Formats: sequence, C-alpha cells, structure tokens
Amino acid sequence: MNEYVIGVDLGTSAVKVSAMNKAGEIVAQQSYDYPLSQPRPGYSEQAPQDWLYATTIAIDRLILRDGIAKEEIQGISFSGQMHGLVLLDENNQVLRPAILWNDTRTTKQCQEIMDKVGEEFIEITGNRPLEGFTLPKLLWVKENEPEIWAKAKTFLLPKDYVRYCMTGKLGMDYSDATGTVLLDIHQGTWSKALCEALDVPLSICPPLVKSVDLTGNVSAGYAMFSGLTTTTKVFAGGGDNACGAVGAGILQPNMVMSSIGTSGVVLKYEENANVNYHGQLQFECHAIPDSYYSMGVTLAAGHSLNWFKGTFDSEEDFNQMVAKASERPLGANGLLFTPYVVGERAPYADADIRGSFIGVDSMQNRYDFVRAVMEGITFSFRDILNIYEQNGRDFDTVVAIGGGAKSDFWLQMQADIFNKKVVALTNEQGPGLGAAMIAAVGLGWFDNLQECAKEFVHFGKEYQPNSANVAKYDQLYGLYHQVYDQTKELSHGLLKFRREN
Ligand SMILES: Nc1ncnc2c1ncn2[C@@H]1O[C@H](COP(=O)(O)OP(=O)(O)O)[C@@H](O)[C@H]1O
Ligand SMILES: O=C(CO)[C@@H](O)[C@H](O)COP(=O)(O)O
Repeated sequence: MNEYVIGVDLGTSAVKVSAMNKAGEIVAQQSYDYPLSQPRPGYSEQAPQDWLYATTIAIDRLILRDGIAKEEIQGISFSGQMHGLVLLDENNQVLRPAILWNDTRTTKQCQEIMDKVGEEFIEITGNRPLEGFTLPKLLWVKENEPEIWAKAKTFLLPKDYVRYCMTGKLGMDYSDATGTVLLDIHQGTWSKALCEALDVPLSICPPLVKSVDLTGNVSAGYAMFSGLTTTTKVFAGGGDNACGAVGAGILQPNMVMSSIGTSGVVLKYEENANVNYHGQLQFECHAIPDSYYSMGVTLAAGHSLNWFKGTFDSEEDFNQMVAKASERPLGANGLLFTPYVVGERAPYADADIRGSFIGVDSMQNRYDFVRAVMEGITFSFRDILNIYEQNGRDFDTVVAIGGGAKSDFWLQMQADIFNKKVVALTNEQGPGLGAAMIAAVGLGWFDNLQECAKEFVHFGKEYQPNSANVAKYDQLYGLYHQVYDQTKELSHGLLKFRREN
C-alpha cells in the first residue's frame, strides 16, 4: 500500500491540499476557493464553515480525481492563515464570522492595550499590539458585541477550527499562538498577566500543543461527513509563515524567506527569543520546537495585484498579465505604486494609510500600471529588508515562495530590487509543503523537521541581481521611500471623509 501525508494550506483566497509520499514527492494537489467579505472599510471576514467545506472538498478530490485511497492517507497537518479570530460558544458552535488578519478595525483596542500594559507588552509577547493580531479582535468583540462576548467560551485560529472539526479536539500550536499576542514567549504559556490586565478570561484560550503533536485521529463523525477514515492521524500544524519557512528550508540564520501570497512576508529564522526589533517586526515561535522567527508583513502584496486585475480587467490570467507587464520599461514609464490598499503593517504600522499611484501620465498603458504594482510590492519588501540591515542582520540568500514566485519575471525583479541572490523552490508549495513535512515528522517518518527538509525541500532556479537594473531600482526606491510620508495626511483625510459620509 502507498503511504501519503497531506499538507493543508488554508490561505486567504483558497485552500490548497498537497499529498506527498515518503520520498518528498508531491503526488497530487487540489485547491478550492472561498470568498472574502469586506463589508466596511477596514473589515475583512470569512465564514469558518467555508474553510471546512472547501478543505473537505479539496481532500475528497484527491481521492476521487487523483486516485488516492483514503487508507493511504496516513497523516494530515495544516498551515493556516494567521491571527484570524474564530469564536466558539459552550457547544463549540461558531458565534460570528471570523475576523481576519487583514482586518484593521481595532486601532482603538490596540491603543487601549498600550495604555494599560505599556512597553511590558512587547517584553511579554515579542510584539507591539497591531490591528491584525487576535487579542485586539477579542477586545473589539467584547466592546462592540457584548451579547456575543457573553456566549464566547473558546477562541481558535482558522486552521485550528478545521482541525477541531476533523478530530473533535480543541488546541492551538505555539507558532500560531504567538500571533494572538496573548502568549508569554519566555514562559511558553498563555499570559495570565495580560488576561488579568485586559479582563479577558484565561479559560477562553485553548490548550497549547507543539506543531508536530498528534491532536487526534479523524473522528467517526468527520469520517462519515468526508469519506475519510478514522485511521488517519491529524497533527497540529502551524501558522502559514512558520510552515512556509519550514517548506522553504529556512532553518538557519543566514537565510531569509520572501513570500508573495495575499499578504507579503519577509521572514528570518531566529535561534532564540533574545532578539529585539522593538516591535518594528513581528516575533513568532517557529514550527520547529524551541526556535523562533521574525518577520515584516506587507498587508496587501498579491492582494494588490489581485485587486488591480479584478478591478480593471478580470478576463486575463496572471501569467498573461505579468508577461505583458514584463515588456514595459523598468520603472513603468515613471509610475510608482504604494501597496497600502488595505492599510499597512510593516514598516509602517498604519491602518489608515492607503495606496497611491504617483506619476500617472497619459502615455502610460495598463501594463505600466501592472508593472508599477509589482514594483511597488517589491519595494515594500525592501523597506522590511532595510530594517534587518539597520539591526545588523546579515544574510546572503532569499528563498521566494507564494503565488508571486510562479513568475520568473517577479523573481528576477526581487533579485534586482533586493540586490541579493533569490532562489525558487522546484515546486512552489512552501506552506503546504511545510504542513506535509509536519505530518511526516509527526508520523515518525523522520526524526525532526531538519532531517525531513533534506528529503522534501528542493531548491530550483537561482536569480542573480543584474547590476544595471540594481542601479536603476536603487534610484526609484529612493523616490518610493518618500511616498509614505508625503501621502500620509492625505490618505488619513480621505479615510476620515469616507467614514463620515
Ligand atoms: N502566475 C502568477 N504570476 C505572478 N503572480 C501570481 C501568479 N499567480 C498568482 N499570483 C499572485 O499570487 C497571489 C496568490 O498567492 P497565494 O500564495 O496562492 O495566496 P494565499 O496563500 O494568500 O491564498 C495572487 O493574489 C497573485 O497576486
Ligand atoms: O498576517 C499574516 C502574518 O502575520 C499573514 O501572512 C497571514 O498569515 C495570511 O497569509 P496569506 O493568506 O497571505 O498566506
């Protein structure tokens, strides 16, 4: 009998499931999209049930379309979009739509946290309270929806909810728990001090588990619902960036990952918790036990390109659109774009900033705009790389993952804008691959994730910086970097206008 593990990558736009064998080969992949609801400026929600149905359909397609027998699925694990708040009542029923990582309604609650706890918050959690994180979302529900808050017994993150539905067991792994900013990163426990200071019951926090821990087998109920078998073991998994880093082989400090998914991430492996970026970057537990990572997040990376495509022409696919953009001149005929279309997290923690095109000229065409969007997203990654450099961090290789890494053109652009070697994976499945690796280690196929990486992670093409392009992009970046300060007041004024009218 063949033996497979399944990595479930629960993203913001879709769930992608990958079945892998012991040799680290991807034998089948399926995906299923789900909608995102943005009912008001700054709001971003999804229905947890959609994640469950989509995941189940995608796994069933592996069985029905790809011929994987249910008994061959030895283990399943997860990579999940981080920070999203799923609130459950005493019967573990969902109380309201999940409030996602890119929802920025909680500026007031973030301020309250700083007023009540101050700089000690960063000491305890390794992070500044930002709108995207889970704790401010809990405080928002408490303040704005008291009737729901009164019924709330447990909170989970997106992938934990799907895993709960599969196994009947509640739990959250450390890599995702850091992203709630309720975890004491030094003690490795939920922070009693923060719960007390902010009047959040400690009992609302689920049991903590390690990423590679077995959380249970597929339950009889889920087996009946899905057609899977109760012999399949389900392992905790991790936040998508922790899993992305595992799947991209970011297992030593000289390597950095860049991920262009819905969000954009520049991530660095950290050996211990004694690093301090003063809240400028996020600090998280890794899926690898007793390891950590730091990262800066661009809220709308792929989302900016997706927004542009959907708003100005939905017919073309990404490959066609990007191919035509690659034929436009570097610098898009004098057009700059800042990707702040849903606010920003790094390097500017500013929920009210919005994007801009600067230098619009009647001789530019649609593909200058596409190119400017791609360049602007990549400049925002450079802003984050600058923070690492200013903190004396040294690295030589950037491993690129996410939907954006499907494009050769964008990979070369990253090498040119970062002035670093950029490496792609042979199969761009960073987070899903990381999740499958967690299941493989959980099953005992390998002693640890580092050993598993030797078998499962395959680096592909390398992109070296082109010195002529590096010089031109340096010049443009100098201009890009001024746009935030020069558009901030205008952006804030426009958002205020929208809210008042
Ligand atoms: N062929 C392509 N070339 C360039 N960018 C692409 C391509 N396909 C997808 N993308 C970008 O990748 C994004 C999706 O990335 P993905 O990692 O799948 O997102 P998520 O995990 O957040 O759902 C899209 O929004 C788009 O911007
Ligand atoms: O908020 C963060 C990380 O802090 C995001 O990276 C989310 O985890 C969503 O990821 P994608 O859907 O873009 O993969």
